[in-house]
Amino acid sequence: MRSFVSSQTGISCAHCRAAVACWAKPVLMLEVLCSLGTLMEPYAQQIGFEAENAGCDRAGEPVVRGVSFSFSPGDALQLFGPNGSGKSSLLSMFAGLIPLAEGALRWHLGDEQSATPFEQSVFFLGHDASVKPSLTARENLSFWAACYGAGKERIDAAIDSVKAMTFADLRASRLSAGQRRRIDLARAVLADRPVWLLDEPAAAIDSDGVEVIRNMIAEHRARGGLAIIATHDHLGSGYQRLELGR
Ligand SMILES: Nc1ncnc2c1ncn2[C@@H]1O[C@H](COP(=O)(O)OP(=O)(O)OP(=O)(O)O)[C@@H](O)[C@H]1O
Repeated sequence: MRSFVSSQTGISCAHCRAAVACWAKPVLMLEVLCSLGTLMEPYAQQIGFEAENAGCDRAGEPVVRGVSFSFSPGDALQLFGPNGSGKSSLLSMFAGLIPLAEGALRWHLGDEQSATPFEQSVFFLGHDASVKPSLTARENLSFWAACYGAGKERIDAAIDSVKAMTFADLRASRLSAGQRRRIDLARAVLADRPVWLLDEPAAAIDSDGVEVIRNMIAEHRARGGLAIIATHDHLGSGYQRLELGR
């Protein structure tokens, strides 16, 4: 139930971490923009998210306690911990799917006049694939595009971003677990939301797919997005870390 936050440079206090983020973020953003060779549209919202001694329970039992951090646009956190340590529970709590048991969570979703509702600001990728087997990958994304209010012209870009063109017109029932996961990930591009909560995005994904995920997240951060990711894969530098124990 113990947890602590540290940056990859080993700095562990919330104030020091903020100082690291101050110099690390512009460098990261510049690298990403240069590597893409293009300027991306930043998110309209300036996102902030703070946790203060936050904790959650499952079935009345405490699972996670004492989580504290303060995130600003472009920040990303990787959640680590053994099976059952509470990574999915914590993500679900951040997404508002299970209640906060103690402490506080504070979201800043834009200026008072222009703040976007929470449910339209957050993209949550759960453990299980969210593709309907009887539809093709493209039809699945067409469904999600309608849910997110995304134009149909964005579907091809989303498919392309996860390198799924070769199987986009196959029924999902014929896809491998990793191919289905790529279609799940394409939803993040369609949703175009500034907060990503990703539970094991690289599950069943090959090394090429992990590289795709790294790039997607780097691009998201460069646009000012915020990401919290439960994964055992190395996603690159510039991530803060939260270690959960049993
Ligand atoms: N729906 C549920 N009802 C009751 N208890 C649950 C439920 N889901 C998870 N738990 C319990 O909460 C604890 C944390 O589970 P959680 O799934 O958050 O861990 P995790 O770190 O994501 O695990 P994994 O690495 O296996 O995905 C476990 O002890 C588990 O038994």
